[in-house]
Amino acid sequence: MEEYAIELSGVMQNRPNFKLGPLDLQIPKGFITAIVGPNGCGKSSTFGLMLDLDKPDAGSIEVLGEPLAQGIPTELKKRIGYLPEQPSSHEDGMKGTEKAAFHRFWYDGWDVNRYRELLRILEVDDNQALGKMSKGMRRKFEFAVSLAHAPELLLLDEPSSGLDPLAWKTMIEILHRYMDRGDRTILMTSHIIEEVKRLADYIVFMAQGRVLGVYEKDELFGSWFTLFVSGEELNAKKAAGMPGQCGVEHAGGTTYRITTSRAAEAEEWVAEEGLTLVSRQALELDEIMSALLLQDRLSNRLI
Ligand SMILES: Nc1ncnc2c1ncn2[C@@H]1O[C@H](COP(=O)(O)OP(=O)(O)OP(=O)(O)O)[C@@H](O)[C@H]1O
Repeated sequence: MEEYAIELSGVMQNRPNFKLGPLDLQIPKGFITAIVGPNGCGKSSTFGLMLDLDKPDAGSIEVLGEPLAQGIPTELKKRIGYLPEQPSSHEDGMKGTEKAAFHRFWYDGWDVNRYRELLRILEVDDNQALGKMSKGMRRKFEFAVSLAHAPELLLLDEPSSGLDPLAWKTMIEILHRYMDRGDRTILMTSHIIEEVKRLADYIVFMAQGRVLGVYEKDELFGSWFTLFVSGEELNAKKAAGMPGQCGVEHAGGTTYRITTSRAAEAEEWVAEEGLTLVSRQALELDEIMSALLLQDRLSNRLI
């Protein structure tokens, strides 16, 4: 069994106002990976390339071990579920039952019991025109449809967009259960910190069409900290020497607030330098993203 569900090598796409890539990215099989990044950084465009909805200008893409160079084979499509960020408006006049019938015909793995169960749990009535459903109702319906053929790979673009908190919780439970078997993969995009924390095993940070880094979630949250450090000898210059340092602020008296991406080494450094660790605060995902963006801008300026 191949190790990665998706592999991008040197993938580039040039649009008049946007340059995507080069992207070198491997999405591990059997896990949930979340792509996070500011609006317009290229998350949905990357999904489009992975699904062959759009072609790259350079590079190669493999999905579930199959190259997409000659387009996406039908058999491969059947192994994938996709929830786009926006529903297709040309389906607005279609009833939910009609869309489900189409999927049942097309996807060999379509499981009508599973589909009905998903609708029941999500409290969706599929006997209405898709364009008449409320935004959240439509989202829940499309979500159920993307899952009902039990795909090996599920691509979810902003899955919780428009969902109320209760529906959001239900969606998280469904996705956790879907992953229970261990051989399925989810790649999702998200702006919701809590969603990424609850769901993702791996986090991909993207900015301006590039990947800033791929991190294992627990490792990420275990290594980014703000440390409050004090010492008679401590000054801004010395504080800047902390391993993984990415921000120093004077916090009054002899105390400095230092942010680090390598907390374990940083704490060793504090002890070796004879300083006192007053307190430590884990960084939130958005704070880590801001620090990575700042580092990226600084390193680009230096090139
Ligand atoms: N069909 C298209 N033709 C030309 N440019 C496009 C097209 N789709 C997207 N873009 C541009 O590509 C860039 C990346 O857009 P994309 O939708 O991939 O970002 P995103 O990270 O998914 O954003 P968001 O978080 O807002 O959903 C943007 O500058 C956007 O304007």
